[in-house]
Amino acid sequence: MVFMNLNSIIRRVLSGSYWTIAILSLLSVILIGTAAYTIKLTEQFFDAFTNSHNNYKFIVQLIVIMLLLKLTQLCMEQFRQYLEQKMTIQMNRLLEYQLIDLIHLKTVTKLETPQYQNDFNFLRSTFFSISNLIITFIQFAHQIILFLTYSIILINYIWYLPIIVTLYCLPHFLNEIKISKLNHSYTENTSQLSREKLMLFETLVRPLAQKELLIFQSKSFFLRKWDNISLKSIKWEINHQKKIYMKRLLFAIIEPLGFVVIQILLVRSVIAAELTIGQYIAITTAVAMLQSTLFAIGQYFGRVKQTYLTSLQLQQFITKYFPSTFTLHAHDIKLASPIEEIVIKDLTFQYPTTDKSVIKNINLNIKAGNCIAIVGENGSGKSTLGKILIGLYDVTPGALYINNTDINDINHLSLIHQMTMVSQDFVRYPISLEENVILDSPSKESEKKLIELSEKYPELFPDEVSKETILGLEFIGSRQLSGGQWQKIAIARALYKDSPLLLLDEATSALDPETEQSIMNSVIRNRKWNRQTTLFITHRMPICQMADQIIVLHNGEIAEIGTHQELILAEGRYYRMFMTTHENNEVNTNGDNQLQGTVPTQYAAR
Ligand SMILES: Nc1ncnc2c1ncn2[C@@H]1O[C@H](COP(=O)(O)OP(=O)(O)OP(=O)(O)O)[C@@H](O)[C@H]1O
Repeated sequence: MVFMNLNSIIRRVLSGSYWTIAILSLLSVILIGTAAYTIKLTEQFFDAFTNSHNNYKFIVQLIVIMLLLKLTQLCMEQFRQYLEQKMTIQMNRLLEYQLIDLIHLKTVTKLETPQYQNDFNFLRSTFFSISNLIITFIQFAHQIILFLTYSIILINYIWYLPIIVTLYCLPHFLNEIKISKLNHSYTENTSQLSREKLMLFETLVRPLAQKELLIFQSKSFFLRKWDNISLKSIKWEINHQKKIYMKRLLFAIIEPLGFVVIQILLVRSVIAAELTIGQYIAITTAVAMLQSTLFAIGQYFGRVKQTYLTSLQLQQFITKYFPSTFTLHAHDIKLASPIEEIVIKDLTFQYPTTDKSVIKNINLNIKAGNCIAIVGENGSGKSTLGKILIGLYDVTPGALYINNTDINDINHLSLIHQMTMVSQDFVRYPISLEENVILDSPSKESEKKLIELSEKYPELFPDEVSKETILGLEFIGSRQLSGGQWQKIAIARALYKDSPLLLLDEATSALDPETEQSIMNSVIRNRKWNRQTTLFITHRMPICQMADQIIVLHNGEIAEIGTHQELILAEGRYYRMFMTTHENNEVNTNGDNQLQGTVPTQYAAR
């Protein structure tokens, strides 16, 4: 059980950086001391310079000290920047880790929505401000102590000077906080736009997309689209920058006015001989420093505010998408024994983004060891039903029972442990063949299991590729597999998990009919032998004959259910689907290659 909030993230990110923080704090204290001493030296230097009895030895001494002080300050400043950089790099790695850890799934219902992608993109772009926060805090503390130091120096000369400086810097300070809010909402509002722009950019430059761009000569089309989005995005950004610029400009005008008031006061005191030239220059320097310190405090405060907004957003994000990371489910029942029975009662399901149910009033009973085929036309709900059955989508309580327990009450990990799937969009990992199958670091045990698997299903593993070979096109030395070979690897991955329930969602669509028949045969036979349940979704009608039961879906509802024999005799949907393939086979055998059917009028060439 993970409990995530900003505090725990900061604590984890900070672990290991305590020494760096201590050194940074020490450097800050030394830098503040040298800054204060520089003011004092400035006064002495100019007073010695304007003194009628010029003491050149003293002046040279002061120049040397000031030079050494400046050099020390520069070195320490550089060292401080290096430490901050180092800390940021280390913290960003830990933040990346935390961000990945944050995605703590139970089901994927809410994740397969554009809103999630927008929200996640926004979170990701602001998440890394957390590493800045820690640096910001150190700098913030540094600036506050500097502010106090310069104020004390100025009070010693003229007590009310820090008050005047603070007063004319205050609007700028408050403005910076407003700007931080503006930055935050800008990132939120442009989340979708930035994703769209990135997606189009990727389409244009991704090596694997180039063949389609070439064949369809679609580069100029996508370029135009990217150009439009990019112009739109630039407009937003320029507008945003303009707003910030206007806000800063407005308050920047106040600053020179305030500075002039101080200069008038100081010059009057010099004329009245209340201040020496050295003191005048020292005060002017201290005022300028105090002013820049106040501006820096404003900016750092703005950043702290931005991180505070990030923390709120983080909390909302977790509550919205991963509520289980916060609360222990009330009925967290472990699914200890293998799946014996799945019962579906009046199941209806709707995606968060659709306005109609895509699965309607389904009732089913699946017993362990059975092999079920799900067929139906495109969009009839086959994949949705399959994913519901393996627990990937949220269902209402009372609709789906596994071993007599409502799926909502079952401990998520114990459930997933018993499920596997090969989906139409399985992932092609650019890692070794062996890792692609075992999805773990190889060990003696995994090697033994892999050998057993390859003996049981030799047709799944390409002969010419060693298990150490990196697959794909991404890296030098890697080896690309054919579509069918990749599909075999995905099937091997699912079989390696060897779980009680396996869903094959058009998992053999890229295999040649002979290999498909042979693989499906051995998978079903072996799993039946082990009393494991297999569901498969297919458009290839001949392999349906291997199933114990066939479910025909139409518009999200069960149109027919039965064995191959029963459904053929019923001469309904299944019969028609089966005969279409059958007849086509006959046509093909006869060498008759005529295009069948008519072109829909709306698409017909005029
Ligand atoms: N993640 C999703 N969000 C919203 N709607 C979806 C999502 N996935 C599928 N749908 C919609 O649900 C309906 C059923 O889709 P599903 O993928 O289950 O059909 P299918 O029978 O498997 O189709 P096919 O044979 O083409 O793979 C479709 O109308 C589809 O538009």
